[in-house]
Amino acid sequence: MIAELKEANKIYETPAGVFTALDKTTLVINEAELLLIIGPSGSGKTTLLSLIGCLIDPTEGDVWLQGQSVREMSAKQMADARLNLVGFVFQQFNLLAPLTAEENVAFPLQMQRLPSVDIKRRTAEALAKVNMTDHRRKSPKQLSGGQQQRIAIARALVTNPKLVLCDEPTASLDKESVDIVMDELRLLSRAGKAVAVVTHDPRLSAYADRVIEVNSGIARPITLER
Ligand SMILES: Nc1ncnc2c1ncn2[C@@H]1O[C@H](COP(=O)(O)OP(=O)(O)OP(=O)(O)O)[C@@H](O)[C@H]1O
Repeated sequence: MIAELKEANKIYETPAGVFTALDKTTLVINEAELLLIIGPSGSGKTTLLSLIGCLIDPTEGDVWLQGQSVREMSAKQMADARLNLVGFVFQQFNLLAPLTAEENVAFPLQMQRLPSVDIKRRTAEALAKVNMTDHRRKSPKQLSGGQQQRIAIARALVTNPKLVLCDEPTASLDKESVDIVMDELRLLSRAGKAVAVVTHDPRLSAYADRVIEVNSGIARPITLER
């Protein structure tokens, strides 16, 4: 187990009143598993993913990451956990436009202040893993959506995170790129990573080891029909 939600919820106080974005949820995230989080718009999927990735704090309950309660972590420890333990992939790729594909992948390692020889080697390995070595000198706008997402995946895995969290990683992609990106994510889980993917698209269940459905802030496991 890499992460665990223990009765964790998220409640927002808005001008319109108190709003439960995610009801109390208990959930284990395992290594070598691709977990799909599905559900309608506004149901609480991103909130669930953000709790797992320490992007937000639970209102009640707790989140454990690598055997440590986030409630006991300082802000610095949380930031370190996000940088070293978790890789994020987003719908809009979030690549930095002025940088090449290669520089985008290297960026998290520069944040970690690794020696440049290690940065070079690990960047090359990550690019090779997603089959993007030939495109490394291009800028994001010279790449297709699917290629940009593969660069975003390389950037997420270059730090060798144990947990890869993806928010609608295929929503901006055509069918062919969806298959390529989901195959990459499945390979990552086969290689031992815990991969959690938020999606609107129930067809992606074909790639999942486990599926959680979130409806009106209530998360529950659903049985896969195979
Ligand atoms: N900071 C916030 N303050 C108030 N309400 C919020 C906040 N963040 C999210 N919400 C609300 O919580 C609910 C769940 O949001 P969330 O982003 O988790 O849904 P989602 O299932 O990921 O939606 P989508 O598929 O459209 O991205 C929504 O109704 C949203 O408006």
